[in-house]
Amino acid sequence: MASTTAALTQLLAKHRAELSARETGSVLQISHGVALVDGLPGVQAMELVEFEAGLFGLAFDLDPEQIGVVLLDAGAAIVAGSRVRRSGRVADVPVGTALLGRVVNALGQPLDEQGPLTTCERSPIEREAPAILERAPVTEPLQTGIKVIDAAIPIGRGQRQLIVGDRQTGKTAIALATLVNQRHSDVVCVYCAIGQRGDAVARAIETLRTEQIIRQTVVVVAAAEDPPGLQFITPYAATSIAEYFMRLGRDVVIVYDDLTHHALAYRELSLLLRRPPGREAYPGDIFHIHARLLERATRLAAGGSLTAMPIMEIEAENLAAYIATNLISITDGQIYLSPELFHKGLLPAVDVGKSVSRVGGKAQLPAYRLVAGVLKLYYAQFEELEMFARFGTRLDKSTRQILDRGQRVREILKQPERAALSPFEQILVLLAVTEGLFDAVPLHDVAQAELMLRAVATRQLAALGQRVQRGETLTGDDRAALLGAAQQALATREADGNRTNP
Ligand SMILES: Nc1ncnc2c1ncn2[C@@H]1O[C@H](COP(=O)(O)OP(=O)(O)OP(=O)(O)O)[C@@H](O)[C@H]1O
Repeated sequence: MASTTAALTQLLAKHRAELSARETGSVLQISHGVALVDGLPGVQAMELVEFEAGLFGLAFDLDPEQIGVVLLDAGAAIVAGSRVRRSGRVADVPVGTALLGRVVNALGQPLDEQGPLTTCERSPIEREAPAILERAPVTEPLQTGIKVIDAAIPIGRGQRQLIVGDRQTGKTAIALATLVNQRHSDVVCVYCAIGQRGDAVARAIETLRTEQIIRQTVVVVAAAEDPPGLQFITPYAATSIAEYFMRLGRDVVIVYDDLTHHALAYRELSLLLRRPPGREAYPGDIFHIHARLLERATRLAAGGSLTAMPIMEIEAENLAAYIATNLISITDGQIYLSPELFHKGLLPAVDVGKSVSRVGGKAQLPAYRLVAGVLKLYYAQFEELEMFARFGTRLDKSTRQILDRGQRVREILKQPERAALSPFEQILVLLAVTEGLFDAVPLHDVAQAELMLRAVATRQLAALGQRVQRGETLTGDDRAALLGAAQQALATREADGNRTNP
């Protein structure tokens, strides 16, 4: 007892009471999502400020007379004259492995039913992008499991690949398929939903759960009904969460679904803050806000990478729209989804001609060399000829053959949602179709024949499959083995078909 008292006395003797001064101000004016405040002369840019009811905002515009604060909570309780005080800290977000499997908002508040977060590390939501010397070239592939993307528009780890298309063309489906395909790797996934409808976000989370990828995924959400300030900071916060894993040396992929809503939220804030509007009423720094976000994606020389897949919705296939052209110029390539292909049922509706990957080719597994170049060339040739053939021109034999084979290539490139193929399976079927092994298969039978081919050849050539996966280059003999197995499998199928339908 005596020793406890002595210890407490000692502790009290050391204690020095200190007064800490906190600047407080008051709200001059409040409108949807934005408040004008005075009396916070020392406030920093992007500092969190706290209103009376425990609501938070971000100091955004630092004018000498007044501070423009964007609200991060619905501000019904804030009125003109409400007190506001500085928090002394720049907006930050909890980071750490405890976030895996969780659904949070940009402030790190859990939105799922799994209780509070058990992480104490925090990271500012806005961070400098890695310096040039910290970066390494993109050399490793990020497999999506989607034939047309992995073969013709490959994505590398650390790349920024835009997914762009009209509404309802399957943009989210491609992004989610890419995340789901990381299930058997140790890639960390971050799905960042910005301004989406609640049911669309719930569906995406459900997919991540049922496909069992959620335990290596962090979901960061700002719903359509959230204040524009919260929507604006969400992708930055999600990137900080992703960067934490990258700095640990992990490969990370982040999906921003979508940056159209992000740009709209920023335009709304800027107009409310009376910043001068520019083209399409967007403020002048709209390019910069996306560039500084996407610059944070990279591959680090010390190990670890962050691959960014921003999604952008356009209207009436207008790829030359303002935000779309900005994003196209910032990213390392784009996957363009065409509504016309979508309505024809050619899913995924990737328009190979308008899609490009500027760095992915160097990261693609070497075995794809057997098919990638031929596929693109063949497809371009076929599409051009198909257009002419529509005019009813009489066709010679070789043109007819290109058209027939092209139709089969297109049929092979169809792929149901989340029916991922391994690189070996992709190379096998693409090689078989471009080499004409499917020419004799009726169009309506192509999908069935493909399934059979994959099942048989994967079993027969298991060792070759492992070599593809290890990143080995395939030789002429390997190519012959692939074609031989494919030919045999398709011939057996045809013979079986003839026996059942004499
Ligand atoms: N490869 C596919 N096979 C079959 N259905 C698909 C495929 N890809 C997408 N779909 C379907 O197309 C519909 C639209 O897809 P999705 O929601 O991904 O499009 P989106 O462009 O992200 O839409 P939004 O504009 O609403 O964000 C969904 O019902 C989805 O299931």
